Amino acid sequence: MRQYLDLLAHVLENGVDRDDRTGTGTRGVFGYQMRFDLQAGFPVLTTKKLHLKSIIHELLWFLSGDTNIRYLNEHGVTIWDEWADKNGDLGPVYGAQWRSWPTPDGGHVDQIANLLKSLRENPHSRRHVVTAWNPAQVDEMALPPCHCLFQFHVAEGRLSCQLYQRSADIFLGVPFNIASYALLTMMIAQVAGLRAGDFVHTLGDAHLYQNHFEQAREQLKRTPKPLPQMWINPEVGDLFAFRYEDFRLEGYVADPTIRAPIAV
Ligand SMILES: Nc1nc(=O)c2c([nH]1)NC[C@@H]1CN(c3ccc(C(=O)N[C@@H](CCC(=O)O)C(=O)O)cc3)CN21
Ligand SMILES: O=c1ccn([C@H]2C[C@H](O)[C@@H](COP(=O)(O)O)O2)c(=O)[nH]1
Repeated sequence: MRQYLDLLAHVLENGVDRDDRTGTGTRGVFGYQMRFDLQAGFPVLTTKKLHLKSIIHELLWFLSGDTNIRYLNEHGVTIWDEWADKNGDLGPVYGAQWRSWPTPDGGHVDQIANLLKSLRENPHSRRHVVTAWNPAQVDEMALPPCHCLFQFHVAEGRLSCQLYQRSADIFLGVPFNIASYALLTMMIAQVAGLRAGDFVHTLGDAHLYQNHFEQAREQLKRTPKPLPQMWINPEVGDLFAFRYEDFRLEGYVADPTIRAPIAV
């Protein structure tokens, strides 16, 4: 994951210090791109152990269309707790926009089902886009979507995905976001009968929080190890039928976790 370490170093060296919504303070750049070849191993950090369980459950939760943290908490995942209301609701965040974007006539658009259909029927289309940024509902969301638009691309039987992330917490959020979209791309490739290609990650406001600098420098002292492989149960042919047990990260050897406070 040299790409990620290069991002850390680039922002520490060239970023501009600014205050931010959370009152923490950040150092950041605007506009940055990374590319991960999904055939070269699963892009998960090896210079700090990541909690894959949170990432897999969060992705299955998005895909199910759920926007209440109950499912996450029942599976030991607490990453969305700080943003939920007393009933566990987050408002119409990712799951709602992906699976049931409301239309003016009272109907709903299932963007993921439409995407699967368009990948099968017209793989070379340039319109394989899913967006969570619904301007009519942003104010009702606990947090406006950070990973807000993604597009798929098919060439020579390979499925690639590019994500536009408007705001990127480089130390805590970005490692999760990379692994999550890499996995989503592999899952969609499997059910669409394609091989996984590249994951292209485009960042808008890419920032390191001031209270993550020390942790970032600590991570930069570490040497990346070979990437693990993600095993996905080959029997699953329906994107909405995947369960946690259908994924196994094989050969994941990583340095110890580095604790860092989350900015709320
Ligand atoms: N400031 C901020 N950064 C984010 O990345 C972020 C938000 N807010 N708000 C919404 C979600 C929640 N996300 C989170 C929240 C917590 C962790 C976190 O604490 N990660 C720990 C491990 C926690 C665990 O898996 O239980 C880590 O060391 O990676 C990561 C992503 C990503 N998003
Ligand atoms: O998947 C995610 C979700 C959130 N983030 C980060 C990016 C920012 O640090 C905060 C959101 O604050 P805004 O003021 O709304 O930009 O959460 C992330 O990196 N990845």
